[in-house]
Amino acid sequence: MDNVISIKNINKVYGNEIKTHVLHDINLDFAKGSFSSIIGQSGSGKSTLLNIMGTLDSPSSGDIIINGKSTKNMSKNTLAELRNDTIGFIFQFHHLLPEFTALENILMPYYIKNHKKSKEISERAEELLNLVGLWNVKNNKPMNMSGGQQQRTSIARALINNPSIILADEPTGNLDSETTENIYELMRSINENFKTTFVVITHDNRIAQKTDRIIQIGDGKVLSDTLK
Ligand SMILES: Nc1ncnc2c1ncn2[C@@H]1O[C@H](COP(=O)(O)OP(=O)(O)OP(=O)(O)O)[C@@H](O)[C@H]1O
Repeated sequence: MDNVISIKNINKVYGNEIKTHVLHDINLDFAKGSFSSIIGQSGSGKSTLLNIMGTLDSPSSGDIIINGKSTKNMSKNTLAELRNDTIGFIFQFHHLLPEFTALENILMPYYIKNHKKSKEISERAEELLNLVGLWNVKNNKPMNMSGGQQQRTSIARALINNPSIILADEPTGNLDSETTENIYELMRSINENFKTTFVVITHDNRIAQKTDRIIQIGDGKVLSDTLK
């Protein structure tokens, strides 16, 4: 099966004088269209791993292969381009830009790449707004949206460049249980309809249990890797 991301022997050490060895020899492959969760205690290294997988942070040793390409010796610009074309990110606190509307926030990753609007992208943004159920709040700024609506905006934003991978760090971390369920269902339908590969960090065991694969991290190591 094709892997969209392979993590090869990753180690991460923070600090110069006082060294903290946060990730130890991690090897993981993520198949196209899979939906995996990463669980583990606070401080176990989950976010560090996700950031390295998404090339937002660099490993101390090892390699990340994205769609068959080694990222080890890529220049910053090439890496940024690959990331923008291939990976969508969803975070717990959205990182939406407060002075822009839902529609403008969704279009932001596209503008970063293309510097201008086009008819196609406006149509795609409108399709995405419908997909995530935000049509009626498309002109609202984040402060005038509910937590669930803000998270739907960040999911649509993650999809605008049609990524093959979505990496999500606690996407339902600050939402009530009903909204958590809705957001999970939305991510799952995107996964099923577009074959987008999802890797989601969660503290919510009910969400983890619904995913295809549960990877448990402890002290920077893979403790278990369960495929259902
Ligand atoms: N920039 C950094 N410099 C030094 N140490 C760091 C840095 N970032 C993270 N760490 C340390 O690395 C370890 C793993 O952190 P990480 O955020 O990856 O854990 P986590 O499992 O995502 O935790 P949480 O569930 O609380 O978000 C922690 O001990 C943390 O203190």
